[in-house]
Amino acid sequence: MPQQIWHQCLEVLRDEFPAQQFNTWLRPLQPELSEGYLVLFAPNRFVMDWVNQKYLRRIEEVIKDLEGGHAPRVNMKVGSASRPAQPASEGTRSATTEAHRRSNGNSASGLSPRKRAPVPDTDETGRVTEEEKGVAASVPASAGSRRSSVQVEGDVKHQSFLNEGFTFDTFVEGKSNQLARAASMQVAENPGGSYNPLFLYGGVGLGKTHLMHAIGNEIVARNPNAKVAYLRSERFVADMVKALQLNAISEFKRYYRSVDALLIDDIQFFARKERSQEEFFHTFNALLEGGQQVIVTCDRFPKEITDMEERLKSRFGWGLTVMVEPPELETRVAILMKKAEQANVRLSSEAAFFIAQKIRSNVRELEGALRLVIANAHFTGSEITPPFIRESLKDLLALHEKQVSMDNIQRTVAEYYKIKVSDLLSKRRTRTVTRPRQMAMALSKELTNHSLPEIGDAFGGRDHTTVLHACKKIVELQESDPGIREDYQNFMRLLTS
Ligand SMILES: Nc1ncnc2c1ncn2[C@@H]1O[C@H](COP(=O)(O)OP(=O)(O)OP(=O)(O)O)[C@@H](O)[C@H]1O
Repeated sequence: MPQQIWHQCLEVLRDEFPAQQFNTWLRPLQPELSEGYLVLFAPNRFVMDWVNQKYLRRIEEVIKDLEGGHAPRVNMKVGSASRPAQPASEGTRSATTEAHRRSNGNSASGLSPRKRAPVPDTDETGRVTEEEKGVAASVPASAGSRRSSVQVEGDVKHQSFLNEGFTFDTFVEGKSNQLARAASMQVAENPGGSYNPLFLYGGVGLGKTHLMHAIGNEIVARNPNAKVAYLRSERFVADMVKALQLNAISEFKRYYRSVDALLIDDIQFFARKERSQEEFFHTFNALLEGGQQVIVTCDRFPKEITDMEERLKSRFGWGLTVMVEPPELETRVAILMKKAEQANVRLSSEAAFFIAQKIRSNVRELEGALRLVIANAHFTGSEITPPFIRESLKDLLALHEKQVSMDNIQRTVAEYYKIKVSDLLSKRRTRTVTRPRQMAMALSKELTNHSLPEIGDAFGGRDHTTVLHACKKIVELQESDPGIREDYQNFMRLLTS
């Protein structure tokens, strides 16, 4: 069975590559056995070429190790496996897959010609859950924005907002977001044609929304007639519930299927909202079939979203899935310099470095800290120096010091050992990752009030016995290894002073 072989192979590869590489390039591949070959379907040509160049040899080796003399040769194609468990020929691929395939990588730059997809039949009276009704009641009729295009159809208002300040120019590139930025740029240059859908995921305040708006703004800059709809997923839910209540679901469908690009932020809020998921699924298919672009952000990898339909999660993997990671120190400094420049404030690199060292959680918090420092400097007419910053951020830093979070511990440990936070959470068992992971777990036990199972959960869903083992190991190592003892003391100082 291709799934079985591929699943085993993935388990091996997961330990060998950093989580971001694994999730971006290997996890979206779909296996199929065809004429003695294990065909791996990549969602687009870019992924196929990359996997061919970088991973195919290793994939073949692993398959050989697993299957011995019976190992099939591996071949790569663009598309998706026709039916997960059965080998199938080209001809059995679904119409949707064919359309998707045609829309991938084939269109010329610019917007694809509008091919309005037929509105699939959905259950117009489908049940709306209590949660969905709750969202409809709580989402205000209009959110703040700089530019809006409000369409009134029947009695339902559809709003799309783009923040004009969120552009590629104002987005600072660093190692942590390089791939996400490059993919976003390509989508903006060739909407509906390069990666569709584009799925951006990562922790809070790391720039996913910024990138999404940057794509929307760029599409509109290149084609002022382009219809770009940006909305948070709650707005989609609220609009849908309202449309159902007003008997205007056909207008709702027509509106969302008429856009050139649909940008949905924080898709994780669709969890448990079954009717919305269904509606979105159909909208999603119609847009992909029409060659229109879909961009989605989420706080986690698609397969890890709970309470979401499998078929929807699997659709997310059709295009390109890219992670945005927490920025490393240099990028945090560059972001601060850029934000200061935008605010017309002179910030020395020494001052930027000082703030970046203190605030490591996410870019939103970094921005907040800078705003506070700038406001204080304006108010008092002072120069922005490290002592002035320390004084301005006194309360914020005190709060940080009191609340050592696991997030903070993971970032600090990853930065110290020059690995990625995602490595700490991954299943990789190489020494370079295992020891830092044990250190981070032991520090979490020492410095937070979280229980062993909670700590295990926060480290990629590990068992509490693994955490206990890590704590014992670090105590032992502090006795026997002066290097580890020094590391531990450094962490205690970094995290608590
Ligand atoms: N690389 C970057 N360069 C410049 N600004 C950035 C960068 N990354 C994030 N920001 C800024 O940080 C703030 C938070 O970013 P954003 O809202 O895009 O985060 P997010 O990942 O969507 O978070 P959430 O999941 O909470 O919605 C924004 O003001 C954004 O401009």
